[in-house]
Amino acid sequence: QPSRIPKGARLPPGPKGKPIVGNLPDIPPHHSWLKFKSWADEYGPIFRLKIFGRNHVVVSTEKIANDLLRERGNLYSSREQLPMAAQLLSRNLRPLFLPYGELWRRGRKVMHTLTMHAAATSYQPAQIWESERMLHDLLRAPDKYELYFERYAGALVIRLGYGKRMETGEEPYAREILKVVRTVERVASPGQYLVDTFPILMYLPTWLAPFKREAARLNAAELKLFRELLYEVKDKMREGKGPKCFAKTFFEKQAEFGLSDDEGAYVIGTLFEAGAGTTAAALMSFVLCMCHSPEWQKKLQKEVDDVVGKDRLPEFEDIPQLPTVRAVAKETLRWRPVTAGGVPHELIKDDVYDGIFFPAGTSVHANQWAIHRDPELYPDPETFNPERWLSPKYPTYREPLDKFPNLQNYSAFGFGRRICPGQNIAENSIHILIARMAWATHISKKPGVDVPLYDYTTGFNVQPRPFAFDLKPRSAAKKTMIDTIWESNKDTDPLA
Ligand code: HEM
Repeated sequence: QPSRIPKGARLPPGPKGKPIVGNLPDIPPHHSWLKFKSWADEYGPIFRLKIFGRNHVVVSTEKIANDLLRERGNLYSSREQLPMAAQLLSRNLRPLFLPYGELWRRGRKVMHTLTMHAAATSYQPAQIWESERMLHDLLRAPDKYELYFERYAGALVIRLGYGKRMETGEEPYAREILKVVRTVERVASPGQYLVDTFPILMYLPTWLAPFKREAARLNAAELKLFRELLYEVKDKMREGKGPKCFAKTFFEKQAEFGLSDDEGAYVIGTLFEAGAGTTAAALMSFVLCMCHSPEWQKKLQKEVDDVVGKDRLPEFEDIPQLPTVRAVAKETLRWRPVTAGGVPHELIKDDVYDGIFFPAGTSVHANQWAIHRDPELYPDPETFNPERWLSPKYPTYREPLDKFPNLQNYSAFGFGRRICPGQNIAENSIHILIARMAWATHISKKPGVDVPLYDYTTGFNVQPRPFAFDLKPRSAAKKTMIDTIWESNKDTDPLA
C-alpha cells in the first residue's frame, strides 16, 4: 500500500503491531473502546490499527466523524462484509450489514418511510400504552426492571412491526426472536469464526466446512421466523383485518419500494434486534445515573411536578416544556453510550483527509466512548452533568430550550447515511419513560450497597449488569392513579 499513498499525504499514527496478527493481541476482547480511548490520548484523534492485514481507523472527535462519515457519505457508508455474519448467516439481506448499494438504499427507504418524524409521532399512543404497563409492573416488582424495560422495547417494535400485542415476552415467537438476536450478536463478534479472519476458507466445500452448515441452519431458522411474522399480516390483510403496522405498509407499497418478500421480511424482522435491546439498555443506564446522581433526580422530579402537577401523568405534549428530562436523557447516552464503540463504516475508495491517507476497504470506527469524552466539547467529561445541555456556560448548549437538547443527529445514534433510522422512535420512548418515571417513582441506592460505576455487559450494545437499587412510588395516590389508568386501558388497542 505505501506505493498508493499520494504525494504529501501520510499514514495515520498508531500502535506498532506484530507480524501477521498486527495489533490484535493488544486489543482487549471486551470493552475495546476503553483501550481505543487511551490510544487516542496517546496517538491523537485519528489512529490506525492493523488486524490480519486489514486496516482499521479509529476516530475520536465528533467533528472528524462528521467530516468523514457524514460530509463524505458517498465514500464512508459501507460495511465490512464479514463472511460468516453478513454473507452466510444473513445471505446478504440484513440491512445492518448490507454494503452501500442498491439493496441497502431500497431497504433504507422503507425504514425511512416507517420511522421518520411524522410516522414516529403516530406511534406515540403505543408508547403511552406500553409505558403504562411498564410503570404498573415496575412499581410492583422493581427488581424485575430488566424484564420490564426489555418487554417495553421489544413489545413496542413487535406492535409497530406486525401489529401484534406481546404479553409476556415468553411467547414462542418472542423466544425465537430472542434466539435470533443472540445468534447475530455472537456470530458478528470479532474472532468467533476463522473464516472471518481467513476469507479464503469460504472456498471450502460445505462437507469440509462445519461453519457453512451451521450458518445454513441458522439462516433457515431466522428466515422462517421473519417470513411467518410477515405472512401472518398478509393473511389478515386478505381477510380485510390487517392491523396498522410496518408489514402492512410494506405490502401496500411493495411495488414502489421495489423489494422482494424476503428482502422486506429482513427489513422488518431485524428492527427488533436493532431497536429492542438498545432502548432497554438506555433505560437501565438511566436508572444507574439516578442512583449516582440524586441531585439530578431531584431536579427532574421538580421540573416534572412544576409542569405536569400531581393530577395527571406526563404526556408527549409536555416534552417541549421539560428540558431537564431531555438533558438527562442526552447526558445518560453521553456518559454511558449503548453502542459504545460505534458501528464501523467501511470506506469504498482511497481518500485523504487533513493530509492523512486511508486506503479503500478501511474500517472506520467512530468511537463513541472517546467522542463523548472529548474535553473541548465536554469539559470534565467523567462527570454526569446534564447542565452541559442546559446552561450557556457550556459549549454544547443550544437554544431554544423547548427544542434543545434533543437526541437528533447525536453521535450516540451514529453518523451520516447509516445513522440510526430508529432514532425518532427511540427518542420518544426515552423521553416519555424518563418523564413518567420521574413523575411516579423515586430511585435510590440501597443503604450500604454500592452501585458499580461501569460494570457493563460485553458485546456490541452494552448495558449495566444487574444491580440492586430501591424504587418506590413517590406517593400512594400516584400509584393508585397508575393502577386505575392501566386497568382501564389494558384491553384497548392503542393503534386501532
Ligand atoms: C437508544 C436506542 C438506540 C441506539 C443507541 C441506537 C444506535 C444505533 C447506532 C449507533 C447505529 C449505527 C449507526 C452507524 O452505522 O453510524 C444504529 C443503526 C441502526 N438502528 Fe439504531 N439505535 C437505537 C434504537 C433503534 C430503534 C428503536 C430502531 C428501530 C425501530 C433502530 C434501528 C436501527 C437500524 C435498522 C440500524 C441499521 C442502519 C443501517 O445500517 O443502515 N435503532 N443504531
